[in-house]
Amino acid sequence: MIETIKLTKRYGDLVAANEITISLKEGDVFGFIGPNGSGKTTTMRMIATLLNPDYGECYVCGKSIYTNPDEIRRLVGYMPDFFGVYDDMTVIEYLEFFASTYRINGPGRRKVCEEKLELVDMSFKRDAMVSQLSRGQTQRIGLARTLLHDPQVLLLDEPASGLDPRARIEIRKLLRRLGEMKKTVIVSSHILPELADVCTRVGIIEKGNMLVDDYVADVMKKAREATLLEIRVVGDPEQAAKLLEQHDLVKGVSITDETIYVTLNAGSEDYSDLPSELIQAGFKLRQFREEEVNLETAFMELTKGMQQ
Ligand SMILES: Nc1ncnc2c1ncn2[C@@H]1O[C@H](COP(=O)(O)OP(=O)(O)OP(=O)(O)O)[C@@H](O)[C@H]1O
Repeated sequence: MIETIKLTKRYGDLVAANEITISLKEGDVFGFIGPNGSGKTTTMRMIATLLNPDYGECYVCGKSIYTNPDEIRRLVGYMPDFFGVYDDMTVIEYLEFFASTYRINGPGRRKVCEEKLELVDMSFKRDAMVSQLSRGQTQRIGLARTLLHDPQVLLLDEPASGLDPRARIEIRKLLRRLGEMKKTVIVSSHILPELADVCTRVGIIEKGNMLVDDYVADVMKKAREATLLEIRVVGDPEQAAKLLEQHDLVKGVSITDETIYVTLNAGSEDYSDLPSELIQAGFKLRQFREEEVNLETAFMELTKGMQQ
């Protein structure tokens, strides 16, 4: 669906995007993560055919940005990080206006607009003035506008920026829904955990360079050197620790505040024998869980020493 090959953009001496290669298929929701000025907008604008690269190629649904820009614009919905506000319009008028720019006309136009309003949960504001919407509601209307021509590919530039936690959750729900609808989505953010649970893939960009591009699960996996288990037993933790220490899967054991921390050898993902062996030895388990690696920890781990 989206295939960029060494996409590069320079501004004088500054390389805003350096040989960016991304390959996304139907239903992929790609979290494009990077700090301010790292090249996210530049890359998305090149994919949307709004900015010419200096080097590289990009295909959207098999069409090249060089030879088929008009077709790509029909296939892509691009939501910029800032869009103009049209103060003297109601929500439905605003959407109808943009629908007409996509040549969606006739009686079907109102229906399309109503459908998109419903998709972003904004039907209740259809007759409100655009100027009277909250920031979160404005973002949602912006997304409805981006979806009007039913694009297969969505490029969403920081849709959650400036939103309160509740509105961020709403945006996340919407992203998940778009993935379920088999759209291909690139969504940018400078906050990594914000996108962790909705993305299938994550790309980390810094100073124009892609540092990481992988499936979320694999990013997590790579980030952890070894699985860490937290175990609490009824009875003497020292005894349980001794037993665990002897197990083939176990690399190290320590005890803090009655909790036994067990580090497993690399690659020991199936540790289902451990709880049963403890139980067989007469211990009752109060807790047995794998420590969660969150995406923020993963990010710090993966980008350690990689910055330019
Ligand atoms: N038209 C331009 N002329 C010169 N430099 C530019 C231009 N547009 C972008 N840049 C520079 O290119 C770099 C990448 O910018 P870009 O907007 O792609 O970053 P970003 O990751 O989207 O940042 P943000 O999170 O702040 O939106 C920045 O250093 C920026 O200053």
